[in-house]
Amino acid sequence: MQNPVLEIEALSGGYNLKRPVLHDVGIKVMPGEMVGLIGLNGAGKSTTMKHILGLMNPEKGEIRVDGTTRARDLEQYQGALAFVPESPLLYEEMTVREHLEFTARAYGVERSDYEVRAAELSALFRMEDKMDSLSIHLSKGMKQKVMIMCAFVARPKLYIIDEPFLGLDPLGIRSLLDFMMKLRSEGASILLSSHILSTIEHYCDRFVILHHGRVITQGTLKEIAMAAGMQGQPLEQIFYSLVQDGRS
Ligand SMILES: Nc1ncnc2c1ncn2[C@@H]1O[C@H](COP(=O)(O)OP(=O)(O)OP(=O)(O)O)[C@@H](O)[C@H]1O
Repeated sequence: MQNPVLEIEALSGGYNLKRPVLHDVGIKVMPGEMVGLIGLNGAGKSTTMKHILGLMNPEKGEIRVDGTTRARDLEQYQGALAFVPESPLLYEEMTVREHLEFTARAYGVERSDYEVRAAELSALFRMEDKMDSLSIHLSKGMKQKVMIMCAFVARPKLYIIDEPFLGLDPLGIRSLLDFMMKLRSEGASILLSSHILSTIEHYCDRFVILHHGRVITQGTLKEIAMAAGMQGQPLEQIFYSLVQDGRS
């Protein structure tokens, strides 16, 4: 039996001790698995991700990445994950190539691996002619592509990807989905949040539905549909019904 790459156990936490945002959240992501984290605006998806990244400390519960916690082995924990944020965060005066090189160095990627990956990613995301442009001169979608390329140049065990499709053109979305499938087939794990349920329905192995900071259901599409008594229905329909129920 393989160990989970990400294991969140009974996590409660938030921005204010008196008003936790997350309540007893439990999520596991296995090697080679892509899990969709879905929920309405304010459900707690980004807050969950911030806890995984160590930007926020749990009030209760534990988060293990690659079998360890941040407190036990910070280097192993951080080195095992890469993050793609909802909004691009780039250094305005650095080029695309410099961002990729900087990330590769931070993760200790060999130069030869870096060269191959950078060439593959710049071609895939049609960014070859922008590699030496300063990020301040890029369009919104191109900035998002740089964030995605930086995460993928590192090749960690776990990718945490927060609503990555916003701003990407249809070709960019297709490239991203194809690349995530490739990484998954090579054994990487992905926790992906998105509102584009009709798209992720076909790509994720399992789904976790967060509502008011609680996991109200999780499983494969089939399992979720069965639990909701909605066999054969699309994810969007099931999600709509669950969150309309007022379950929280
Ligand atoms: N910096 C912050 N300070 C205080 N409260 C916050 C902060 N960021 C988010 N919240 C609150 O935490 C709750 C969960 O927000 P979160 O950003 O995790 O939602 P989300 O599921 O990612 O939503 P969206 O789909 O809109 O991205 C919301 O009630 C929100 O108001």
